[in-house]
Amino acid sequence: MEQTELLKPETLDELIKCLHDIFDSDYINVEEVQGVMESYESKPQEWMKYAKFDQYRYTRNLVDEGNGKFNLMILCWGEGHGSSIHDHTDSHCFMKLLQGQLKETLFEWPDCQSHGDMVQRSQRTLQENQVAYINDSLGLHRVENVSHTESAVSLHLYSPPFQACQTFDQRTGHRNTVKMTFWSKYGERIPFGTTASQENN
Ligand SMILES: N[C@@H](CS(=O)O)C(=O)O
Ligand SMILES: [Fe+2]
Repeated sequence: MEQTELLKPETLDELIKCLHDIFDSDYINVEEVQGVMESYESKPQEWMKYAKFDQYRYTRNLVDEGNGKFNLMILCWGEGHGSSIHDHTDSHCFMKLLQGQLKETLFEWPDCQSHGDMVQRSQRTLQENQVAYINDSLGLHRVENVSHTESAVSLHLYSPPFQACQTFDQRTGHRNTVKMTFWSKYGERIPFGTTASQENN
């Protein structure tokens, strides 16, 4: 048994160290990653410096580049903020709630013949410390902070890292490729004008 399976990371730094160990190997055990991420109990003082909000939309804040194997980032969701329906560019996607709640809605991939509304498969509300997993073979999703009074913060791990994804129009299934950008890196705001696009998903 791998040593990492037995460890409960007590801090965000310990969690990052565990993740580096796990992703050193070329074979990724989804349950192991999910378990380690879930066993870390969110402590706001440890991730506060990454949690930078925007008034208008959710932000993506890079925490760690995982030796090129993964990107770990903190997403900040103001009241009512949500993502569009999107894919994950053939990567693993783990999403842990650090604060608040997020609603995740799963959709089926639209096929070439389909017209009209996209098919909704399921919906759930993710609670603090819970870890969700998705990849393209499981479908598409939209994530929303539906609260009018509470913000939400989530920790996302993508492996391998990716810089663009496809977004989908719920009414037609039509897709667009969008470039994904960071609002901050390592706790420092990205200066305006240095990113090619301010687009998110
Ligand atoms: N996958 C999205 C966040 S979420 O809605 O899962 C992103 O990386 O921006
Ligand atoms: Fe996503």
